[in-house]
Order: sequence, then structure tokens, then C-alpha cells
Amino acid sequence: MEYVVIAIVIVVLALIAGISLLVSRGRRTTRLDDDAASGTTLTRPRPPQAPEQPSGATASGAATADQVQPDTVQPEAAPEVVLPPAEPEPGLVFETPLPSAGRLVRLRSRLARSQSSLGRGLLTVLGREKLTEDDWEEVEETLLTADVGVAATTQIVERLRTQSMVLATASPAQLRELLVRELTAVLGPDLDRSLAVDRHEGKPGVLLVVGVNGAGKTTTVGKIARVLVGDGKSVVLGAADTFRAAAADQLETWGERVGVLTVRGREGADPASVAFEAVRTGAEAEVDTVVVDTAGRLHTKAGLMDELGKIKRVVEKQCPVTETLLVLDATTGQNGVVQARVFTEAVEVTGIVLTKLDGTAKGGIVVSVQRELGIPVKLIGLGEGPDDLAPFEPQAFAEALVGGADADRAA
Ligand SMILES: Nc1nc2c(ncn2[C@@H]2O[C@H](COP(=O)(O)OP(=O)(O)OP(=O)(O)O)[C@@H](O)[C@H]2O)c(=O)[nH]1
Repeated sequence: MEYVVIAIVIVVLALIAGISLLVSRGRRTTRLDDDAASGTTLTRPRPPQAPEQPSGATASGAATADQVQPDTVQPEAAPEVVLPPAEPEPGLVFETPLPSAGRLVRLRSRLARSQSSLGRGLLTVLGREKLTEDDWEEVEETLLTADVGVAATTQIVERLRTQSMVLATASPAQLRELLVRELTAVLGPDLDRSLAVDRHEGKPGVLLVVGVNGAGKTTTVGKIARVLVGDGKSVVLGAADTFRAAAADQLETWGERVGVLTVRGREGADPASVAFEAVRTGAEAEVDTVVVDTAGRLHTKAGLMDELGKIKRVVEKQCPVTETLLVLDATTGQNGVVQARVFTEAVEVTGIVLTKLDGTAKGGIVVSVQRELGIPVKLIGLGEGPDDLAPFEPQAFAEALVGGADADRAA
């Protein structure tokens, strides 16, 4: 009799284990409300099933944490439980973006609008046989129209003027080379543009992303996640823009595509608590980087300072904020720089992301933004595609603006 009872218990347990395995496999995301601070929910994509995963596809560290561990010890008397194969869920194969190095070169044709107005404009004038005062004025005007700014324009014109003799005899290729050199010089080639996103002293790097709504902030956070995953890092995203519910959905979708966990708040939740939770989760999962998106409502400067200051203070109870990126829309020109200043006064910005450079002929804005704010441009947005975000490289950028035989073909 005892044996019969034991056998029944074993069969029941085996069935329960089988059913729970099926349920967890079928889910697209895992809700972790119990783990979360009040007002916060976490979702993470299910790790891809081995047979569906293309070679090279990987999930970042956090996403693998909830993999189901079926009980491997089978009691002798238990009958075999045959589970039907898990239904493959469409769209759940994680993407592995290419590493970020060299992206600007690959995307240089996106700067075609700036290239034709700035680069070609300058080459046309400087290619003239003998440069008159009118020609120099044209050079100046071309640079100013491209938003290079007065100080840098003066510097470039002065330096070019001292090389008039060289210009007079230069071949088109030499002219391009000279122009690339002068543009590179005003782009701050020696500025440190590395992103402080690595783990340090046993804690993840924390990247705070701030900026005016509509500048492309949430999109940029999603693209940054892809850059980091492409560069082999594990990432957790924090959707601390709780002002607009769609922003969190948007971010979650970006995260899901590359197997990155997103920590989000319920609508209207305290942004600082979401940021705190994201960093706590990232620290526990021992990921490399936690990227936190923030709301950018430009209500009052005091309000903005309070909100960003609180997020930073609360986050830093666990880990220091290692990088604060300000997202700016390149198409807003000087207006954008004025708005940017408010953010730089509210929080210590360590780098600029200039978005929508593909949609403007004013590529010179990189120069003026850096000079006016005294902060290096670290990343540039060159389109709406998921991998249209590139690390900023002064020389490659100057080359793209001036154009060469290859660049002309690509454009
Ligand atoms: N052409 C182009 N469009 C971009 C770029 N970056 C972002 N965008 C677009 O800009 C629009 C606004 O982007 P969001 O990420 O929603 O802007 P946001 O700043 O987060 O706005 P909120 O979520 O309201 O705070 C979207 O249509 C993006 O696709 C870029 O580099 N080039």
C-alpha cells in the first residue's frame, strides 16, 4: 500500500513539474512584480530556445537569469512524462548587432546633405585659381551657414589664408586632404570620447540619458543598448521616463530585440524609484551597464534640476553614475544649444549625443555644440534605423563632410 501512495505522489509531482515547464516556456516575458519595489514592474524577454537561435545570437547576462532548470533527477518508479515540443514563438530570436567600431565610416553617406552644402561648397571656392576677398567671404559664409560657429569659422579661415600659396597649386586630392585636416582640428581630435560604461569595483557602469522630449532620447537609449550589446556587454535598461507610458513600451521593445532586460514603472511612478530599481537589478545580475532613460519635460529649470538631481542621488546610493549623456537634435541648431544649457546646469553632463545629423545640412553644429558647452560629442545619430548610431570620430566625420572619391560614390 505504501508503495502505491509513494508512486502516486511521484507521478503527481512529475506532472506538476511538466506543466510549469510548459507554462514558463510559452510566456513572452516574465513578470517579476514580487522582486520589484512598489510601483515598479520588471519584464524580461524569455531566453531564445537553442534550436531556433542562429549561430552567433546571444542574450545578454540578465536575460538568461530566469532560464528554467528542469529537475534532472528522475525517481526510478516514475513513469516517463512525454512533453510536447515547446511552440516556437515568432520574433523571439535575439539580434546581435555588429560592433560599433567603424560605424561612422559605414554610415558616412547619411551626411550627404552636409557634404553637399559644406564640403562641396568649400572645395568649389578653394579650388578657384586665385582667391579674392569675395571668395574668402564665401568660405566664411559657407562655414557659418553650416553652423560651425563664429570662433571656429575664424580659426579655419585664418589658417586657410596662411596656406593660400599651397591652395593655389594644390590638386583636388591635396585640397580635400587640407580641408579634412583643418576641419578635424576644430572638431577637438584630442577630446576623450570614450563612454564610461564598464563595471568598476564590482559595480555596473551607470549611464544616465537626459534631454528634451522629441530629441530622440528614447530611440537613442535603445540604440545605445544595441551598441553595448554589439560590443559584447550585458545591459539592463531603466525606463525612468514615466511621464509618457509609450516611452517605456518603446524602450521595452528595443530591449527585447537584443535580449536586454527592461525595468519599468507603472505610469506616473516616481522616476527615481524606477532608476533605483533598474540599478539594483543590474547590480544583482552583475551586468556591465545600466542605461537609464529619463523624462525631458522642460517645465521649469528648478523642476528639472529637482527631478534629475533626485534620480542621481537615489541611484548613487548603490552605484555611481559613470556617464551622463545629453541628447540633442542637430536640426534645432542654436535653439537646441540654448535648451542644452539648462540640462548642463541641472546635472553634470559628460557627453553629447547629436541626433538626426542625417536630416540636416548643418553638420558644423558638432563644432559649435562642443565649443559652446565645453562637452565632447560622443555619439551621433545618423538615421532612424536601429543601428544608425555611431561613435563620433573627428577625422572620419571631417572626411565624410568633405567627401572623397569613395564617399561621393556612396552618397
Ligand atoms: N532621422 C533621424 N531620426 C531620428 C534619429 N534619432 C531619433 N530619430 C527619430 O526622432 C523621433 C523622436 O524620437 P524619440 O526617441 O521618441 O524622442 P524622445 O526624445 O525620446 O521623445 P520622448 O519619448 O517624448 O521623450 C522618432 O521618430 C525617431 O525615429 C536620427 O538620428 N535620425
